[in-house]
Amino acid sequence: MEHSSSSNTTSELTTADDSKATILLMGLRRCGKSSICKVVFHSMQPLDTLYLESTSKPTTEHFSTLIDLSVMELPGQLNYFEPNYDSERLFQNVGALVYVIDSQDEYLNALANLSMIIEYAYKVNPKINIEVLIHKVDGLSEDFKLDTQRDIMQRIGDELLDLGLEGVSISFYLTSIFDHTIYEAFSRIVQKLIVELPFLENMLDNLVQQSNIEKCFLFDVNSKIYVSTDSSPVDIQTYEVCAEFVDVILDLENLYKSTETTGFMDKEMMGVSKLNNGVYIYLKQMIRGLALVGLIRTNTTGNNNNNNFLAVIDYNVDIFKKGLQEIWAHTRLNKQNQISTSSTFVDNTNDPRHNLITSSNI
Ligand SMILES: Nc1nc2c(ncn2[C@@H]2O[C@H](COP(=O)(O)OP(=O)(O)OP(=O)(O)O)[C@@H](O)[C@H]2O)c(=O)[nH]1
Repeated sequence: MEHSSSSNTTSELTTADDSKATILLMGLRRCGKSSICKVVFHSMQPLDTLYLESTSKPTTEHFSTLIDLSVMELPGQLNYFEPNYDSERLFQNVGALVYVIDSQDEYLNALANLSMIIEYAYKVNPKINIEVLIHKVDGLSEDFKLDTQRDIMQRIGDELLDLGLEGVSISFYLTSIFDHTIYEAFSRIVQKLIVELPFLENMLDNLVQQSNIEKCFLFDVNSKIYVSTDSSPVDIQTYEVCAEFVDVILDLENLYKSTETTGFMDKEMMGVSKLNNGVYIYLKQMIRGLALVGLIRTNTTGNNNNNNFLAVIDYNVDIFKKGLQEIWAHTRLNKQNQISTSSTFVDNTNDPRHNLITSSNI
């Protein structure tokens, strides 16, 4: 994921780049917005966020992964409903509104603020995804976490009912920067903005079935956000193992990088390792800063068989990569032509998925 940051003035705030999917990050002061940005998108160590200064101006991070994305952080102390903010334009152009609630603090004010924002945002943009992060849950016991979530959901639900807003879809996530929950939440938020997600998921399902892969993720290697996974349920421990493997391979890559190369994009990154429980973990670099990571359970013994199953997986993963390249090419074309992406891939007679081979073929 390539990224850059900028600090917006009031006028820039209202002229956000329409060509990018925008995520608005909002919440009261000190709820943890900047920490989330720094940890997820700049790999800052969670403990270092203790010393972050309060943000006084809106700031935007630009990210390029399978889609171009902007994350705009709005400081808690600003009132966006003042006449000098064009809040209508602001909410009209965003894909997702992420509202952060500090669960370790008294949150009634935050809920009142959130209801006011939802009422306004939903009016100007009924398609907006409302995502609520019940944040800093590392300080709460397991029971108290669930009680807090229940209480917040109940209060927001009642508030929206009073406002006559019954159709709003809101998702809630329990998050902390001290574990993988914040990455998991952002993965799900970003995935909702990827129009091609059903195609990706379908391709991953095909790959998993044909190659005896137990679970696989398409990771953005820099942020550890997964932009897609196969349709089997995600278990957070599996995610953690795969995300950590990305770090291990990146570290090895940096360690042995030749001095002439300028970054990991220069040659294809890949790695396979056998875990203690006998499961293989496999990683291969894809396009645009993405890497495919999969867990493979195999009952084969002996080197020869191992080589066979890896050969099948390599072959199928290369075909998956070609499919990904096609999706990316179509996405760019569609952007240029302003055509709806949804109908583009349906009638693809040259679909590389048809060439996948099954493990039993070898
Ligand atoms: N325990 C815990 N503390 C967190 C977490 N996330 C952020 N914090 C702490 O919360 C404090 C405030 O974080 P910031 O990121 O500065 O909050 P902000 O919302 O950007 O604040 P403003 O810029 O004032 O709007 C910092 O001391 C962080 O270390 C978390 O998940 N758990």
